[in-house]
Amino acid sequence: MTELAVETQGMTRLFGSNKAVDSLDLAIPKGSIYGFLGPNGCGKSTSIRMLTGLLTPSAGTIRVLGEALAGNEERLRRRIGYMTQKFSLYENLRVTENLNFVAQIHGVPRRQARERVAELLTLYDLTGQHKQLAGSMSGGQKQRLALAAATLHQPELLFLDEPTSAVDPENRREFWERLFDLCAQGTTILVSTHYMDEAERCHGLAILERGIKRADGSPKQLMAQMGARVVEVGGDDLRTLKQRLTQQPAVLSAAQIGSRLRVLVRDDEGDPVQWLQPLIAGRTLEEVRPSLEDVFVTCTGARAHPAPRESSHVE
Ligand SMILES: Nc1ncnc2c1ncn2[C@@H]1O[C@H](COP(=O)(O)OP(=O)(O)OP(=O)(O)O)[C@@H](O)[C@H]1O
Repeated sequence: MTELAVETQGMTRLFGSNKAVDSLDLAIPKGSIYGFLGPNGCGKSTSIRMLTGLLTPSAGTIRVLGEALAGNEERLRRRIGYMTQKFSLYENLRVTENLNFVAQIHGVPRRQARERVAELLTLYDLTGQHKQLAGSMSGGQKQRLALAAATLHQPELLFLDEPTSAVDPENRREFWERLFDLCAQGTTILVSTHYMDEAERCHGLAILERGIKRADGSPKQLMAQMGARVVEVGGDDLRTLKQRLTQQPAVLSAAQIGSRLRVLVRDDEGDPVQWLQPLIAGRTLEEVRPSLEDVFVTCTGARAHPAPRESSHVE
């Protein structure tokens, strides 16, 4: 049986009457990179805060690294790393001072700390900056420092809350390579993001919307099971065509990408090319492979979850 690093049943958090996280069931295998994908406010940070033991759930159970989290928060936190959404280190301390401080918090003996800090400076390419004040570093350097700090005590489970929102694509790529290095050494990683390309790199992911899990699986599984097929239409006046197509109940979405219109057609219509042909007035069309963004569109939003009939129309 697969060993789980995180297991929740019915994990829920209310803020007043707002259900920030609504009955979330998770089963995250050890040694994997698992993503929370969703827009701002969908409950990613709140979920991570509950899983790290910093916020008490309103309902549900949480198991982390094989133990119940409730009552064991302090002990489990030593085995967990957490990189928060905002840079949480001291901007007015130098790089090495920040890492030494984190080592002290974790109670790492002085000599061992010196060795570990030197190792991290090399690993995260910060040797040249070791005397620099953290506040004066670039976005990419700050992010590497934050990752070094979050992994200083060699946690078995690492939580990263939107770690790359402040860095450019090249630094993001580089950062993900480092995550896969950590994963190869056995670290389980839970990362929240609103970038599709990041989510696509995860072994598994949950798509969240308003605190609810809309889908869960590997990117490949989610694309195979999304219940729609994707066709790209090329030609003139795609804006008018889009308006016409989105009135069709079988069309889940139509969005322009450059000079093509990407159309998601419910798969119970059979061959989507044949189905669309009479509607596109001589334009060209071609079925293409789905992307994670298509999955996101099909499982979130009003079209994926129509309101009950009696309340969906004002007659
Ligand atoms: N401490 C709090 N008090 C009241 N409401 C909160 C609190 N923390 C979060 N919320 C609400 O809970 C919901 C989920 O917020 P959360 O920060 O978890 O979302 P998120 O997906 O991480 O988004 P973001 O990326 O913007 O942080 C939002 O409606 C938010 O306003």
